[in-house]
Amino acid sequence: MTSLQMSAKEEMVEKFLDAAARGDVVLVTAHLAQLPSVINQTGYSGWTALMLAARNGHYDVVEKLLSHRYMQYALKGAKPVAKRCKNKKIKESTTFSQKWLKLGLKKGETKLCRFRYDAVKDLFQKPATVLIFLGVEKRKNPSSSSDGVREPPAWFAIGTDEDTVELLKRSREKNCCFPKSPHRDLLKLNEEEAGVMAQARSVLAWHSRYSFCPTCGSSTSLEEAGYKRKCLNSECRSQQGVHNTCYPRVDPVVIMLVIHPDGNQCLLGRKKMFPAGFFSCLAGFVEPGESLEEAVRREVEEESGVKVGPVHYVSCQPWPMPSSLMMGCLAVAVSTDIRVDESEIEEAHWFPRHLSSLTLGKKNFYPFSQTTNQLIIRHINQQ
Ligand SMILES: NC(=O)C1=CN([C@@H]2O[C@H](COP(=O)(O)OP(=O)(O)OC[C@H]3O[C@@H](n4cnc5c(N)ncnc54)[C@H](OP(=O)(O)O)[C@@H]3O)[C@@H](O)[C@H]2O)C=CC1
Ligand SMILES: [Mg+2]
Ligand SMILES: [Mg+2]
Ligand SMILES: [Mg+2]
Ligand SMILES: [Zn+2]
Repeated sequence: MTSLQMSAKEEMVEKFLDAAARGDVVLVTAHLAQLPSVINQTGYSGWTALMLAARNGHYDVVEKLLSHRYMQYALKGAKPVAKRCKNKKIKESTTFSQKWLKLGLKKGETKLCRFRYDAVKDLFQKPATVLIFLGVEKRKNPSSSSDGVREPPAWFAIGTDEDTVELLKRSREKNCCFPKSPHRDLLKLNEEEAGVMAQARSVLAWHSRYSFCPTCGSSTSLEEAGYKRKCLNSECRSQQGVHNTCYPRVDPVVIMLVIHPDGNQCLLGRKKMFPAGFFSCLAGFVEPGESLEEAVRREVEEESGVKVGPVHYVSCQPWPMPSSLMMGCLAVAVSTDIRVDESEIEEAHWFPRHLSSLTLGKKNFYPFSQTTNQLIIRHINQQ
């Protein structure tokens, strides 16, 4: 635990950053009055309060920070956004945070690679190619497009066995790549792009795993813009209603922050495959016939030996690894002894509240998923 101990100054910076990330403008103002220089501190994650508030769409905190005399524009690209914010040209906080992240991307960071139809149309002739319709981009003002296209573009995902290095040469975008590690790279994308990738990855993974009918083993064909496969055996039971096994899979998963009966600690664990020092909420697949609450209680007891009483659902998130829907819950423990199942979890500990707050800022703990963050924030706020 020594590595987690902080100086008083570090603790204050983390509390200030946490307030900015949660949109607590009153606390942000109080911290600034006490120590104005805290405004430009980055904390463990390397993010400033302005970046965190912008990322989470807290417009009032952003305004507060920008109007402060100690504000320094440290990030390349920060100034133009700041100016537009002051002019109130960007009113919606979500748009603001997305724009911020785009401008704030450092060279070499992950960006979705977009191809125009002309660059990839030859792939459609190849039998191994899978084409998925993802949707039409929402544009409030289509004529404002900078790429000369007036209609909002429609986006498709293509599954292909082409060489990725060769494919990248076809894109006009600079500094883009195909994600090597979906977990890490997904987190580097902004919310909008992560959503596009989640949808594409999940449906493409389903096509690559379900080439044949699970009911009779016959070949299947792709239908409904990529969201259905049809068994080619006309006698097959899968052709009818709920027997149809030819739709993409979504696996329900519970992810839970278990609170100690004293209310001031939470249970976090780590799998062997996690990077060193990395702890997260416990999680597990919901099994047939179970409610969310039952799944939470079973998975927590299986993995940590801790027994759980009340369970409250908080929020959910598609998790395209390859097709989970993670449902985040807060749960209250009714026992505290930890006995980890080493086949699933390497280590699990009770973490005091201030260390849970640190998990949001410290590099090794930095958001594994939005749901994990939301659960930890909820816990920290429930004093
Ligand atoms: N902080 C976060 O955001 C976290 C997210 N997660 C995500 O939550 C999901 C589930 O967590 P995880 O701990 O792996 O789950 P579990 O605790 O249920 O255990 C995983 C094991 O269950 C088996 N399994 C695989 N697929 C399924 C399925 N569809 N239904 C039931 N059992 C299955 C596998 O065993 P076998 O190999 O023997 O077949 C797998 O190793 C994963 O997608 C994971 O990425 C997990 C932890 C933290
Ligand atoms: Mg488990
Ligand atoms: Mg698990
Ligand atoms: Mg399980
Ligand atoms: Zn069939």
